[in-house]
Amino acid sequence: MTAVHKYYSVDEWKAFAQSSPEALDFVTVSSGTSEDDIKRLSSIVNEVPGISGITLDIANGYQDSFPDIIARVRDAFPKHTIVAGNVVTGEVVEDLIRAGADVVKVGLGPGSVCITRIKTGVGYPQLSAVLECSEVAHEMGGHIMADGGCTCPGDIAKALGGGADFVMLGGMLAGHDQSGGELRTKEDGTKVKTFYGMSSETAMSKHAGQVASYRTAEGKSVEVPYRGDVTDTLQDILGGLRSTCTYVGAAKLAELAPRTTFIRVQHQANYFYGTKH
Ligand SMILES: NC(=O)C1=CN([C@@H]2O[C@H](COP(=O)(O)OP(=O)(O)OC[C@H]3O[C@@H](n4cnc5c(N)ncnc54)[C@H](OP(=O)(O)O)[C@@H]3O)[C@@H](O)[C@H]2O)C=CC1
Ligand SMILES: Nc1nc2c(ncn2[C@@H]2O[C@H](COP(=O)(O)O)[C@@H](O)[C@H]2O)c(=O)[nH]1
Repeated sequence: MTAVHKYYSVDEWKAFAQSSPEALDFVTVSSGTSEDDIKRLSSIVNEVPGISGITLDIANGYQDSFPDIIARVRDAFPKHTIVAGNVVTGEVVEDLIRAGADVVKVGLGPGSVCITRIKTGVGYPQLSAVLECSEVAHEMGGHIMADGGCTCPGDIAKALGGGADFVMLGGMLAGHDQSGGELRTKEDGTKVKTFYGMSSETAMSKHAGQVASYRTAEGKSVEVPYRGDVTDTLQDILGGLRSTCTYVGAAKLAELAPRTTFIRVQHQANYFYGTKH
């Protein structure tokens, strides 16, 4: 599934639906929570009937008005799958599911281009958040999506092993042919693409004109090595997960969490040759 960012217009969505109708089953429309955001979301969902998923994506899912906004979107679109977040604690997972979310997105500050923890001091260890939030969501028949912080296939396995039903990836999918960002060849001949956080100065300049004078950027912009077609990366992830399942004796992904135990370690691998992969 791809959560398409919230800055596409209704016309761009219509053109996309016409050119790639087969993709609609695998995308969600993202939206913020302002009146303008909800108006735009409603127009897109009403005018592109093939869409079945909505992602209500805000930096701070603890905003008091968030449950009411989820309930409003649920009333308007009773059959659509609603993903909502981000939060990191069970109590609020419960509130968001009661309000109408099918999937609660979990993660504050773990992202590869996130600087929220540095700029605000706010955050929560991602695996602890996944363990706590998944337990609450599953007791209520809901689901969670672990969002941010995965750097390798093993991290995805750990998120699923911790109880996540979905894992959202940014950095691991950056730099490919299918990713955003212009391909550039540097003076030394290496090819790179730009990858930026949605709360970075780059994003705010592009989508909001500038960083509002009373705010600060909570994301950064980086150059990532060009990595070609995404198929090989996806295959690497799937191969890793398949092998995880065999190590823990899970016949399918749904069996991963009940068969996983975590042990606190000092190092997760041997980095003698300095490389992670
Ligand atoms: N998972 C994470 O840890 C984080 C993820 N992000 C990602 O970046 C995207 C863009 O982020 P960003 O523009 O910062 O946030 P939002 O998209 O949530 O911002 C929308 C509006 O909400 C208000 N707002 C922003 N941050 C907060 C906050 N912490 N508490 C209360 N209100 C807030 C601001 O309104 P006003 O201008 O009126 O103040 C802002 O204009 C997010 O949608 C998310 O995808 C961003 C930060 C953290
Ligand atoms: N604090 C910020 N978080 C951000 C920003 N842009 C995106 N994000 C979050 O990161 C994940 C992806 O994490 P990754 O480790 O897989 O790269 C994304 O889904 C958002 O929740 C940002 O500018 N600031």
